[in-house]
Amino acid sequence: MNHIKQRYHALVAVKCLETYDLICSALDSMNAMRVDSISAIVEHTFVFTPDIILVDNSILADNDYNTLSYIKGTQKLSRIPIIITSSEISSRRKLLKLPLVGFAPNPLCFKSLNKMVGRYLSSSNTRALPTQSDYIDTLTSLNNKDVLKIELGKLIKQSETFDDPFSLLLIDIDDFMAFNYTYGYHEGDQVIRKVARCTQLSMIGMAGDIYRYSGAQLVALLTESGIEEAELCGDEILNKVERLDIRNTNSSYRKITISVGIVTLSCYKTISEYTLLECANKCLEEAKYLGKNCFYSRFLSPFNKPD
Ligand SMILES: Nc1nc2c(ncn2[C@@H]2O[C@H](COP(=O)(O)OP(=O)(O)OP(=O)(O)O)[C@@H](O)[C@H]2O)c(=O)[nH]1
Repeated sequence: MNHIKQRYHALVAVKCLETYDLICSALDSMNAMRVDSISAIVEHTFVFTPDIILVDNSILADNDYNTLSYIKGTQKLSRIPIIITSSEISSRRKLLKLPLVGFAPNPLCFKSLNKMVGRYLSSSNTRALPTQSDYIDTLTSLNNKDVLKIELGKLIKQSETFDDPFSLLLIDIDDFMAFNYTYGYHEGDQVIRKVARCTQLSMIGMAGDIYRYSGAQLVALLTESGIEEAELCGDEILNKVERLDIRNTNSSYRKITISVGIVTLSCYKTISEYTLLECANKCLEEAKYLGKNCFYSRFLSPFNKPD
């Protein structure tokens, strides 16, 4: 098992506890997590990658088939088997065309399900040792959070040794949950890509890099940058995203906007990556509190420490 492997090995979407128990016994020693809707599967797979997803047919509504196709179309999840507890194959032809989607026989029995889970897991060629691609976010092609942590560690060390200032910008798309619900996850993915592109364009000519930090959040690290340069860059990204003019009826600006938390570090001894990210997160919360579509910045030095 590789190092990006996370807590749960299986995601089980069910309403009824009995079905959940049956599925869990068929999973042998796998550590399962229970959810009660298809959208909850999407939410959880943003955070961790299970080895298998089992869905009880009784929770599926018609439009859930599109969501399952979305899950299968995501590069990160395309090799994860999905087993649906139903034999009504005729109405599910669309899904059968997707790789690694199977239907457990009806009525559900422990033995057949156990066999099926084993077969699907072995054919899914479950993930091997981490490769270069494990450090690249497939949606945006940016480096991921693991690389950010490594680079941040290096920058903190350099700043301790050489007193070089650097800045971290935590960028978050505003009202994105509602955007996903209104316009769909596919559209949401496009928005994340476009915001990543705006951030890249705003950093042209500046030393540093951009990372996908989590779902709707990016981090820009600006090396050799004081607070003024960081604020100018933050302002530039805000303007570029606003000028994309992507409709979001859920936002008070009626369009997609971002909020940015900025932290600049100078001559600061012994600060952890975690404390720095926490501080950026507090600045981001301030920006949200101030009405979103703006930045909030903080300068950290030996005389101005985080709370
Ligand atoms: N389309 C898409 N959505 C994602 C992805 N990763 C996370 N999300 C969604 O991003 C949303 C983030 O919402 P939040 O940051 O919690 O809240 P918000 O609605 O943006 O509200 P504010 O942050 O207060 O503006 C959640 O609904 C996640 O499901 C992704 O890769 N693609």
